[in-house]
Amino acid sequence: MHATAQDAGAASRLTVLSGPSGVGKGSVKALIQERYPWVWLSVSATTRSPRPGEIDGIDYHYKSVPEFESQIQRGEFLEWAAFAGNMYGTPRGPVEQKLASGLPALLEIELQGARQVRETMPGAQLVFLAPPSWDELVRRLTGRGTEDSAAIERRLERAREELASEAEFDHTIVNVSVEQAAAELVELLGSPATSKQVVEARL
Ligand SMILES: Nc1ncnc2c1ncn2[C@@H]1O[C@H](COP(=O)(O)OP(=O)(O)OP(=O)(O)O)[C@@H](O)[C@H]1O
Ligand SMILES: Nc1nc2c(ncn2[C@@H]2O[C@H](COP(=O)(O)O)[C@@H](O)[C@H]2O)c(=O)[nH]1
Repeated sequence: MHATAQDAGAASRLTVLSGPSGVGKGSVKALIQERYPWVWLSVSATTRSPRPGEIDGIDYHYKSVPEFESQIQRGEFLEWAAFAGNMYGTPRGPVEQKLASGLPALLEIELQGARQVRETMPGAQLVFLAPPSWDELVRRLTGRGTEDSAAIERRLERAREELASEAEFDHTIVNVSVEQAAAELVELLGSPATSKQVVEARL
């Protein structure tokens, strides 16, 4: 007998992954996408320009500032925030649909957004991804090579605030290796067995 979406109710909790810029949130998310396909990952909107290799609709929905502001006015974001000179927001509709369907949903967002989710969806679990050390965080952010030195400075300034907020989160995962951090996060997302059955039941 196939499991139904209702059977997976316990696995349908919203999970928020947050942590300082450069800690490895995107890397952990990418590995989860590859290895744990039953986990649904929200695609955010942003006014930031695409980095080389990033694809509209997959990495982000890339928006102009007026487009993003109209979406705010229409109440289309579950949460949104300004971060290091750009705006980022989680489209509300897809998250609500996914939670209703009983599959685990994951948002990768910064601190202001995580705080908004805590207010509006108290049942969500908040997970903080921490670096092994400050020096390693700086190495990862600079080593990525995607920002100029002014942007790196802005992100490191925000990183101090983000690191100081760790106690607000329900769980901390230290990103020593991407594999270990992804496996720990998937454990927190809910029962993969049940969720996989739900996916299979729909095929
Ligand atoms: N466990 C790890 N060990 C070594 N390097 C890592 C690890 N995790 C991620 N990295 C590297 O650190 C850099 C930053 O990672 P990533 O882009 O995933 O961070 P992020 O938290 O998503 O950053 P941002 O919030 O700025 O988007 C990348 O070059 C990535 O390859
Ligand atoms: N509040 C939100 N923050 C978001 C969202 N999508 C991504 N982010 C966070 O922004 C920073 C910078 O991202 P980058 O891709 O420019 O490096 C990072 O902390 C992301 O987690 C969102 O929808 N809302």
